[in-house]
Amino acid sequence: MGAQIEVDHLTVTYGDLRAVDDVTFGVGAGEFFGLLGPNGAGKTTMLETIEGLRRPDAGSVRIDGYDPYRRDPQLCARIGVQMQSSAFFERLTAREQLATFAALYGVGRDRVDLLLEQVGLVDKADAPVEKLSGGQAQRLSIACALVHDPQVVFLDEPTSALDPQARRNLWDFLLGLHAEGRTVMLTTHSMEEAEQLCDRVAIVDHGRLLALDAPARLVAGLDAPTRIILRPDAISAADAQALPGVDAVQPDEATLTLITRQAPTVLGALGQREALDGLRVRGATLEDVFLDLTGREYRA
Ligand SMILES: Nc1ncnc2c1ncn2[C@@H]1O[C@H](COP(=O)(O)OP(=O)(O)OP(=O)(O)O)[C@@H](O)[C@H]1O
Repeated sequence: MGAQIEVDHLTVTYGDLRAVDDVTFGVGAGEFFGLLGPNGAGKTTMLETIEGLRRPDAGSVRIDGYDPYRRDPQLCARIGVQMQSSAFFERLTAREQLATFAALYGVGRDRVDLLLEQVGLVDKADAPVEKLSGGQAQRLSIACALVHDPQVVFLDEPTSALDPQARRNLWDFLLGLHAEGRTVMLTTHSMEEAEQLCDRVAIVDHGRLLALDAPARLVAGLDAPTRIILRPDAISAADAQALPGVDAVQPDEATLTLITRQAPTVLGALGQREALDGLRVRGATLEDVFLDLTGREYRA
């Protein structure tokens, strides 16, 4: 069976700018898929075109075989799109906002209360949307996207305005959507979010796809060295450099970092010197993959 979402040589331009530049990939039914990239990479443009809000300048998008730009009612019933919270109906309460969406989709009001509970907004149900915090508004917009129980859910930076606790709660909620068998596609700046949530991640910059794979495979493919971080006084830099397996030593005021591709050997040697106290070991992360691909500092 083919992919549920098929993006084929997609190009979207704003004048001379190719915001999406000849991008091809597929997303399987039930997959949790992330578009990861810095500001201006083209994630939102890509997502909006896949959702059917923008027309491709070249190439095509299909969801379940439908062209989303044509807004076929059959397809609209199957996809949920998180809108920007600035697009709420004015002066409605959170509950009224959700109930309005439910009415538009012909969905019963019982689902409104269920969703308010699921996104943790029961306490704010009677607050006007203008009085919601950024994070609360973000959660309400996600609830609106889910009101008709769509099989495919699109989210644009769903956790960008959330504090760490609300963010974790929302991650659990999104993982729950995935566990129910839904396809979820989101954009994010956050490496951590991509690693925690996504089955596969597309790393995007300058409108192009730089890499696409499971986060763990992207990291493994990097073949990056391990960093062993010691207290500055654990061992002298010269002794550290002489240990078997150490490729480089980076001293600074707070730490002494040993860079190695033979971590067990180095750890053994440090153990013999009783220099393990307070040690931390850091392998490669998605951030290292990103920096390796883009060759520049990440602009979160
Ligand atoms: N309506 C528009 N008209 C002209 N240029 C645009 C428009 N929208 C976006 N752009 C430009 O297209 C490029 C891609 O923008 P886009 O919003 O898709 O990136 P993004 O990865 O979602 O960024 P962010 O993480 O900041 O939201 C940027 O250079 C941006 O300035």
